[in-house]
Amino acid sequence: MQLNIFFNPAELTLVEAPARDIYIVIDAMRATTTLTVMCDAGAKQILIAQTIEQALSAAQSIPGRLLCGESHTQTPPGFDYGNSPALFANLDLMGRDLILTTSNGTRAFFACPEHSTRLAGCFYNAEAVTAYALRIAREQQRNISIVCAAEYGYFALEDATCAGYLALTMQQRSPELQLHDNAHAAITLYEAYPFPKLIEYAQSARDLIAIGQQRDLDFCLQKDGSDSVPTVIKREQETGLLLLQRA
Ligand SMILES: O=C(O)[C@H](CS(=O)(=O)O)OP(=O)(O)O
Repeated sequence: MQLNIFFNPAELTLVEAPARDIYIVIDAMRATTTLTVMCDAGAKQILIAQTIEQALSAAQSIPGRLLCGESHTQTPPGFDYGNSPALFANLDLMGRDLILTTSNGTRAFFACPEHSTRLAGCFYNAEAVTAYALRIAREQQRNISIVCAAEYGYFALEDATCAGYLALTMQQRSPELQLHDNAHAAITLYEAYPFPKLIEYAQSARDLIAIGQQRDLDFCLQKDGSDSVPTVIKREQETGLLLLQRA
């Protein structure tokens, strides 16, 4: 059983990304934390879109779904909610269907092989997502890949350190797990940038502070607060969106 880390979704195009791998997608600030909280808040179905246009068009095709997301951190016109995990944590989404589109995180799911197992990971569900990924990997003799969403194509320190935290957690649970060089590097980064030092160096953290979303930053840096593992179930035929449910 092997663990490999892609620090950027673009790296997936440089190799023949194995369709059988279990992919944990990380966008710690904020998309995969938001997805985790949406599951906690009782959302029935969460659909993710690659672009705002795709999300708007899907919302028109199938009315009744809440439109959520951001463009450069701001809630786009016509959307019901932004991409704030701290806000969603205080909403009752019981039985609701939601559409989420964000600048980096939701796109990263589409970069993974079409029929692969895709899970949302973050600091907030680290224990749960790693336990789940290891269980499937063991039962089905598969490898695990972590995909960092990165930031507009550039390396993102918070995703890489979160990948290191997940890698360390998995290594401690399963000493037989074989770590690629990239996983060792991610663990080293995690250890080199503990909180609150990470906040000083991660551009996304500084951006959240600049837009007055310190509460989202605090939320995204909480470890192991959720048992939810948002999992891609299928691609919706009619809209092309990816449907996620709590595993
Ligand atoms: O909403 C976010 O925090 C970011 C937007 S940006 O990259 O900071 O402009 O989107 P995400 O897809 O969650 O990285």
